[in-house]
Amino acid sequence: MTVSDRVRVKNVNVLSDRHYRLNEVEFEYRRGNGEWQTQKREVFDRGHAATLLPYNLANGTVVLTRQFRLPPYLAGHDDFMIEAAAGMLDDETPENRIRAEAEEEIGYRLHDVRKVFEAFMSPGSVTEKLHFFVAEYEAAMRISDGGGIVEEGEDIEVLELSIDQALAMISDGRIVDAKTIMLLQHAALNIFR
Ligand SMILES: Nc1nc2c(ncn2[C@@H]2O[C@H](COP(=O)(O)OP(=O)(O)O[C@H]3O[C@H](CO)[C@@H](O)[C@H](O)[C@@H]3O)[C@@H](O)[C@H]2O)c(=O)[nH]1
Ligand SMILES: [Mg+2]
Repeated sequence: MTVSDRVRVKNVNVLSDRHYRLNEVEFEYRRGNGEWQTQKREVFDRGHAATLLPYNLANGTVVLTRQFRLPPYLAGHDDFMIEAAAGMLDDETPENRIRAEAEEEIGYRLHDVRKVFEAFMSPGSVTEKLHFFVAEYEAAMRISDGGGIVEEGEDIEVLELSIDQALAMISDGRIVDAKTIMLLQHAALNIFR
């Protein structure tokens, strides 16, 4: 059996198609007991993305970003977001995209980048799959201040923190971004042991 034996998409209604796309999808789903049921879901399609945690084992440090994010602000988060560097794939491979984002957002030209896992970040409503990377960095790999692309409204601060500081910021609520928490916990379990 594949899941497609249990799902029949009947209709896709485009609710919004500006920068990204919001679809209302009507489908039939065959329940565990064999009965077919009609359902509707709104699905936000903004493509896929990649994210990266640069780490320096000798110094015990990682590099993160700090930037304004409108959705958390509207949801009551009265602070900038501290996040791992990340970007939408925009038809690039995940590895090429994350290398480019590392240069644009944090100013590092990295050598080896390692894929550690992939994850759907909000599977009830968003199609996006995120590709997670880690990479060793050192000061000599810094080629610019980073900061992102001004024309796109990006205004990104670069933070170099000790892994212990970063982990403490998850506990005290200063880091509330899922991809960043996942990468820091991965690093604590597998890199800084
Ligand atoms: N005009 C316009 N521009 C937008 C809109 N949404 C995003 N953009 C622009 O699109 C660019 C996207 O930047 P990226 O660096 O490629 O992506 P990201 O926003 O960092 O996304 C990453 O982080 C998000 C927050 O954690 C994640 O949701 C996402 O998966 C990804 O990892 C930004 O420059 C932003 O200005 C929009 O609705 N309208
Ligand atoms: Mg970004």
